[in-house]
Amino acid sequence: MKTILLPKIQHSFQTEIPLPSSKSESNRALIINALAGGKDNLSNLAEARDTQTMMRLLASDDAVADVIDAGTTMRFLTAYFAVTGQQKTMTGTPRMCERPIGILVDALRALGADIEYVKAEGYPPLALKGFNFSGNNRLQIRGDVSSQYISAILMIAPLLPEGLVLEITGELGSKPYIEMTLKQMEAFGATISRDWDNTTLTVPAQKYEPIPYAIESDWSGASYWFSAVALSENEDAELELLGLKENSLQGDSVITDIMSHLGVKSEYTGRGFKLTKIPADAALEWDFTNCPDLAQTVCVVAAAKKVPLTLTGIESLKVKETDRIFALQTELAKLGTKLEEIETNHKYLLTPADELTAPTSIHTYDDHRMAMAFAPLSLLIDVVIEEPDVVVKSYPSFWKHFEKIQ
Ligand SMILES: O=C(O)C1=C[C@@H](OP(=O)(O)O)[C@@H](O)[C@H](O)C1
Ligand SMILES: C=C(OP(=O)(O)O)C(=O)O
Repeated sequence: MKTILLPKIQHSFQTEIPLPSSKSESNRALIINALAGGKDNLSNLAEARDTQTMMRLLASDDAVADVIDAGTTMRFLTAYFAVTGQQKTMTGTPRMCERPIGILVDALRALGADIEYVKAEGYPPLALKGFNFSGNNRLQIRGDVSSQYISAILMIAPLLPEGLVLEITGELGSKPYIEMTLKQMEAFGATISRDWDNTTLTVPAQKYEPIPYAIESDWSGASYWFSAVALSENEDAELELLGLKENSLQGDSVITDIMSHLGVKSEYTGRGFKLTKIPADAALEWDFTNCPDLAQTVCVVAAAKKVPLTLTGIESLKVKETDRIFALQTELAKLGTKLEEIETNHKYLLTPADELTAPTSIHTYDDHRMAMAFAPLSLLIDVVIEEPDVVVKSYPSFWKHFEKIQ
């Protein structure tokens, strides 16, 4: 097993982090640009493996599309290949084949896609066999498992002969990712009407325009640098995160608000955000429904700073790269921290230990965010991270950037 030892960082840091681009924005831009018939119009595309995989599969004539472990790539490409009538087998890692996709398949079938499950009903691999428009221009879709199904359907909706009226039913999670999809569609010339009171989105049949489009830096990746400042024992620790926009398409920009309670002040500098230290609150309660990818970052900081944390809206964590709730419970226990479900309505309580015990080593469960969320613990104690290369999924240069604060 490969590991990386992060010895306790003794000194202060004042430096810049050239953040990578957002894989979420990149993967949407790639699909919409392909549907617009655009060529080399996109700039600052993510180095993330999820995005590199999307680019490779969009350019490939192979009958098998292996997305590895990229959720957006699986969901967005399934809709794209289905509606453009391409016959493909969609597959991925064993974990990808455990992540549900039935809601998206049902929606695509209702529009006219011929899709078969190769193994288990409701899960990849999928065999896409062609598309014959059903005449349907209204669909209902559940919003409580993954917003990626909704984004996938929305992006292909302008191509449907009669457009689409999409009604989202049940609880809606990760809503900012749906707004991101709609705003990127609009950037490429699409007109959409939103009726959020009735969770109904109307997309007329129309053509996207191929336009030059630049991707912004990744706020989810930025969160680990907020952690580093929060956990530094030096009051003058300072980081400038380059490339972040003040008005971002990414819901994870809410990390500025969350971390203002956990000891980090952030100010826009015109070229990114400068982070400095401030006192943390005594306790924190946060609903992660709109920002599930931040939960691991925030749990580790709360545990290390001994801030009791109440979490809601983390149910979707169970169907991501790993069962992130189990992974967090197991690894936080190594620090003496408890993470327990306290009510049947999915409320969790994180209770930090009085003294932070040094973990033997942090298991990362094939999950990039486990590695990156636990790395900043090395501001306080020695940490060993198992399989550190998992970070390539979203942030291949993470360890190179981490050296800047070591
Ligand atoms: O649309 C996107 O780019 C994403 C949506 C979220 O997934 P869910 O909608 O499944 O919560 C998020 O966790 C994922 O990292 C990226
Ligand atoms: C959940 C994630 O990605 P995906 O669902 O696209 O695999 C993530 O990057 O944290």
